Amino acid sequence: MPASVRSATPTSDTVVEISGVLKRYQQRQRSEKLRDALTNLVRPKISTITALDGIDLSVRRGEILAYAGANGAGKSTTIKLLSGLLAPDAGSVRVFGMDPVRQRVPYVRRIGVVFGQRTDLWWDHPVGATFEWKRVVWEIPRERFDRMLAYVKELLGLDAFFQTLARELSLGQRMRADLGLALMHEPELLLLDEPTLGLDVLAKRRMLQSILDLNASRAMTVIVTSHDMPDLEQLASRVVMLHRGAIAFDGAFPALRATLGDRRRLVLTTDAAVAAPTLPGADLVSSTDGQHEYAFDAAQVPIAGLLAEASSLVPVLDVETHRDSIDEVVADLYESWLAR
Ligand SMILES: Nc1ncnc2c1ncn2[C@@H]1O[C@H](COP(=O)(O)OP(=O)(O)OP(=O)(O)O)[C@@H](O)[C@H]1O
Repeated sequence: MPASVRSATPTSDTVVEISGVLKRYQQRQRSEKLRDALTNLVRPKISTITALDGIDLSVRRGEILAYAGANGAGKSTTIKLLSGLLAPDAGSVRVFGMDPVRQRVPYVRRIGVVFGQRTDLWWDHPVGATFEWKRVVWEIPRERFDRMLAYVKELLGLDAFFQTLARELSLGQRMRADLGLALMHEPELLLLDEPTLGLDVLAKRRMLQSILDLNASRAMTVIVTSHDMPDLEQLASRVVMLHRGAIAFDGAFPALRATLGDRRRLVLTTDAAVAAPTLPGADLVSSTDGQHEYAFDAAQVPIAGLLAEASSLVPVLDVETHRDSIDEVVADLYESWLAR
């Protein structure tokens, strides 16, 4: 188990309290062979998938929590439990002290949910029509609605496409409109499942900035899932990593980076004809046309020693070092967990 920092201890400031949560799904296995078609129908093979295997997690008011993990790790299942769309098979989920399934009606008034892969907008209607629908169905008082509409239009730049049909929006515009819609009833907790999926760099920056603004100006608690680790690192100081339905890491990003050591890259430039020197404690990653890249752990191998060694072996023309990107760190972590 990699080094981990435990989650916040429950206090009156705790918004989300998940304890011992187990969630299983039944999956129907179908043979693709034609001769098995009848057996598939009459006696389908069912296998049980454990999506969440005893999760304990608490989140404090005003915190932004990054929730990450490889495909199938259980992120969306957690968001669905927190949204009240699913009930756990064992353990308990409490948000604001409420049971999201049993107290669903009052509960959903206090949360906002955005699934990056789904939209709540009416597909064949202008964006504004879904906002108006929400005002009526959610019985949002007119004064509050107008105030929030002005706020979300400004925050997310919705004016430019508020009268456009939802189906004619770009992905980035659609995401902004969906987030705006989720904010109209002034939720205290925002659950975002892959909110930057498929967004270009500018749309992504705008989305991230809006989430940060919401958190800073309204002390909104945010739980956000993504595969985009640089996005998560920009948003959150705390990250929870799931692996096969269990929490494999819960702590700060610098601690996550440090779990596999202080991983760095060293790029030596030499004359093109010079072969890559062997440097003890550093692994040669690539070597082309006099550019030799090594991976090393700066916590184990002092960089000054590596440079001195390299210079004593070959004439070095230039040197560059950088930290592994958060994506590289996380890919290596996933590999180390899979190898356990
Ligand atoms: N409705 C469902 N029926 C059956 N199995 C499901 C269902 N939803 C999820 N699962 C299974 O539960 C496990 C966790 O899925 P989940 O969607 O929570 O993962 P995730 O971390 O969000 O993955 P991804 O990053 O790919 O979206 C997976 O093995 C998945 O196949």
